[in-house]
Amino acid sequence: MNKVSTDVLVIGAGSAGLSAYRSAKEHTNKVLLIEAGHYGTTCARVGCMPSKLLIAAAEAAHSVHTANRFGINTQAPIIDGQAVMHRVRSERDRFVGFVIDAVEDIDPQDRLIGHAQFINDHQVQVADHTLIEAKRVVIATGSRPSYPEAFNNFGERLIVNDEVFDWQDLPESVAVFGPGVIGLELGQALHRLGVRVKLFGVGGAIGPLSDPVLKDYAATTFAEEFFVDADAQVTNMRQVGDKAQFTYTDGHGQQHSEQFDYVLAATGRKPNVDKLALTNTSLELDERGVPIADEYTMQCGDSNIFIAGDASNMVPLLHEATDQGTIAGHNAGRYPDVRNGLRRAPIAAVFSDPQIAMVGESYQQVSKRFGDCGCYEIGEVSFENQGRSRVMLKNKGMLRVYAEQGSGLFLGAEMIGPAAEHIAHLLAWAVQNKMTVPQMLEMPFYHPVIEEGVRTALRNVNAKLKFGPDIIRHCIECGPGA
Ligand SMILES: Cc1cc2nc3c(=O)[nH]c(=O)nc-3n(C[C@H](O)[C@H](O)[C@H](O)COP(=O)(O)OP(=O)(O)OC[C@H]3O[C@@H](n4cnc5c(N)ncnc54)[C@H](O)[C@@H]3O)c2cc1C
Ligand SMILES: NC(=O)c1ccc[n+]([C@@H]2O[C@H](COP(=O)([O-])OP(=O)(O)OC[C@H]3O[C@@H](n4cnc5c(N)ncnc54)[C@H](O)[C@@H]3O)[C@@H](O)[C@H]2O)c1
Repeated sequence: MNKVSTDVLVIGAGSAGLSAYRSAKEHTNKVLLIEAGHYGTTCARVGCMPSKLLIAAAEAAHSVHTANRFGINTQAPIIDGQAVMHRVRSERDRFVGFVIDAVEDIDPQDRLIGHAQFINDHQVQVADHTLIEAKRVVIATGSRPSYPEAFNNFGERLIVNDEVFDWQDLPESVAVFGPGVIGLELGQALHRLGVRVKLFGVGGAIGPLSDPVLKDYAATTFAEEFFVDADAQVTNMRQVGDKAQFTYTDGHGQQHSEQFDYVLAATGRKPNVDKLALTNTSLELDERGVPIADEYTMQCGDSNIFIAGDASNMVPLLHEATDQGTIAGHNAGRYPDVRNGLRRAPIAAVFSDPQIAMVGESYQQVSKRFGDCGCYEIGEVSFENQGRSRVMLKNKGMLRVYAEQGSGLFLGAEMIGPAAEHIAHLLAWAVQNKMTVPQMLEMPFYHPVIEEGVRTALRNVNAKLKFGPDIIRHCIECGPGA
């Protein structure tokens, strides 16, 4: 067993771990980065990037399909599954290549391959070859898909997102379980690429939405395009030959037994903290076994151990992973001088069509915080008749904005609709700048743009806050169809 000592040990060379490594290096030269699996990060290898590549191909096919709505007649697109998957894999590999180049720029003396486990707060063993004495540790071990035990009945026909991006060709059929973020994005993309897709959920949840009005709108909208049952009863799960088979009950109470090439489990992810032997440390763990940490410092209790990224089970998104990694790395580097890091306004986007966005406080958080006191108001806009959205035949969706009575403070928003990824940024910047609704209405709005819909929702909530008149129907100064 080799023995090594370091000031800062970073476990996991994903997005959070790489940020932590770079940040810690600003304070000490003795930083060691351990990776158990492949370099390249979840985001580039099997997450953000390959999923968006698949979605881009699906959008191209969909626009050919729907071109006739503009009077442009096309043949149904011929989807070459092998070519689609070839582009997904080769562009994915290009992105992974950039990350690997960055890792290779790291001094080889600072890198080690192997699975890390704690011996105690200051000692970590890597595989069976190295014992590390570390003054401070950053846990940045990411997360992995999690699904109910019963799914194993599908045998080799059960897959998770990782497998999809290594396909050589598109399959004929896929049953997707979990209409959360991954299930919606991949399920809809595969449907648009000609795969027979059925999407099943439990409890009626759709994506990350918590606003009941938008949840209903989203469930109806996606179900208009392809089979989505957000609250399905599924039984008899098994593998039959080279197919997955199960029985489900439809909306009319009828039972169907159906076979699919694959079952894609997109039923959530769990933090990779269970194989770190954390019980050998002094850390306090929550009910999922995740160390309890401060979201501003990423410090676990008052220990020498910090946590970042999906492993922290806080907000499993890429920008959060890099922010948390930066905070944890700086604090591990300068420990015991632990400081609060920059936490940005919450923002999340789902790349479905229509897109979904969440900004600031969600409906669930606002309604829980304020209860029935009448201290907040909801403004809304439908994009169904919104000018620019209609011009582009993207007029499907709704935005709901939440604001505080009295102060007029803009609290947050949920949305399903066109350009949600961009509108989310506009609104998140307003949340972070602690803007009030009247201040947001002083900002410029061009014409004709989808953002004019944001102004309508803001005027609606402004009126409910008793700060001004609501938008009038066919308002002329707003421009036609604003
Ligand atoms: C299909 C999909 C699509 C996504 N799309 C988006 C998106 O569009 N936008 C967005 O913001 N987010 C998206 N995400 C989420 C985003 O990818 C993650 O939040 C982010 O990659 C997490 O980074 P991380 O550093 O915490 O984990 P990772 O990048 O997974 O890094 C963790 C590393 O730790 C290593 N490790 C684990 N255990 C050990 C151990 N004991 N010893 C040593 N090393 C270990 C792992 O091998 C891994 O390399 C998506 C995720 C998925 C799955
Ligand atoms: N665009 C993005 O930013 C993006 C894209 C993909 C993933 N991600 C990140 O990855 C995380 C994980 O994504 P995810 O989609 O796996 O999790 P999720 O928590 O978003 O969704 C899981 C869904 O599965 C459902 N579910 C649970 N058990 C089920 C069962 N037995 N049968 C059917 N449905 C079941 C849940 O009700 C939920 O709707 C997300 O929370 C997100 O942070 C982000």
